[in-house]
Amino acid sequence: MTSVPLTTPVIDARGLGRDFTRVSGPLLRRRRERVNAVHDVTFSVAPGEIIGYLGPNGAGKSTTMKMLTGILSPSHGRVRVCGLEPSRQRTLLAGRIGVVFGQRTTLWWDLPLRDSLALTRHLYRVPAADHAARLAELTELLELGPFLATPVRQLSLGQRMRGDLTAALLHAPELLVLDEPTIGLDVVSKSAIREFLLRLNTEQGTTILLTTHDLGDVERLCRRVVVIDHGSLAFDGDLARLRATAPTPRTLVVDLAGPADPIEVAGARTVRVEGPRQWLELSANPAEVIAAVAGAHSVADLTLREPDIEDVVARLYSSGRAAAGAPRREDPVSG
Ligand SMILES: Nc1ncnc2c1ncn2[C@@H]1O[C@H](COP(=O)(O)OP(=O)(O)OP(=O)(O)O)[C@@H](O)[C@H]1O
Repeated sequence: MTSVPLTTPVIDARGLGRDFTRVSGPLLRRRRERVNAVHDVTFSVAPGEIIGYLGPNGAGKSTTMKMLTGILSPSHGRVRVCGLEPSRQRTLLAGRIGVVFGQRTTLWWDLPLRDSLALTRHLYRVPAADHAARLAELTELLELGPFLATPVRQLSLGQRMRGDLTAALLHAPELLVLDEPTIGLDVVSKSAIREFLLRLNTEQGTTILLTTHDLGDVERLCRRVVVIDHGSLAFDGDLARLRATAPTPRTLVVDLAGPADPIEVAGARTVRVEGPRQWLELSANPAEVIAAVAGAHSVADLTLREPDIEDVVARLYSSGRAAAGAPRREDPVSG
């Protein structure tokens, strides 16, 4: 990851907010309710950073992304992306950023990937020579060669994601915005995408903002995370600091030969029992706990579960910071 120079931010959001009106109830007794999807969010992103924009379901991540990319205009506050006002200068902005939504594709379903990528050139008005050079580079980095001639609808999810990333990067954007880039991918594909994004960031200086529910993405890619919950900023700082603020234990799932009393071993606390299956929250080295459990019980199976980002955010809140109502900021907003 590159060091972060103090310079004009790529993203500068100040007091950003978005309200929606939700209509509910039966036809003749419709009620209108105001939903504060994003509330007073302030953060900035310097060139060359990789930022994880995290939060539980319904926290306001997509709404923020839509404001940053110009799909939605803010109800409150202001935002600048690459120095532009996204909702008013959307076309100009499209030439400066790349956007990938993991659950949707921008590729033409019936066309071979190669043709779909060729059409992208016209959308962004990239000169033919630049396009060819960039496509060759991305084809090599993302190993697209074997399926460039395959219609998009026949690609695996991992291949399609590599195609979508290429489409988003052919015009060499300064900022790449990713919404769940590894969702649904197998371990190998996830790893390939993460390594590619790291190279893109370190070698070309591309700034990356990503939302994800996958803690592996965050750990591999993001030094800094911004956490949003119930529409408000809850944390902005180092991932290591988030973990220290809200330490989240790993869980050992133990399948015993049959139902038993809750397991009692040093370094673990049994938090759930369902028939022969028990969940142990670990406070010590997993190897020691596993040895102790296996020594004292007849074990059919064991699984070690890493905390996911929802667990970490839930801890952040249960540690009382949310109750205090004060967003935690470590890094001053630059710019
Ligand atoms: N067009 C809309 N009309 C009304 N309410 C909306 C609209 N879009 C989003 N919301 C509400 O705003 C809140 C934030 O939604 P948003 O999609 O931004 O969350 P999210 O963090 O992206 O969630 P997820 O991780 O599930 O995608 C939710 O309560 C959602 O129901």
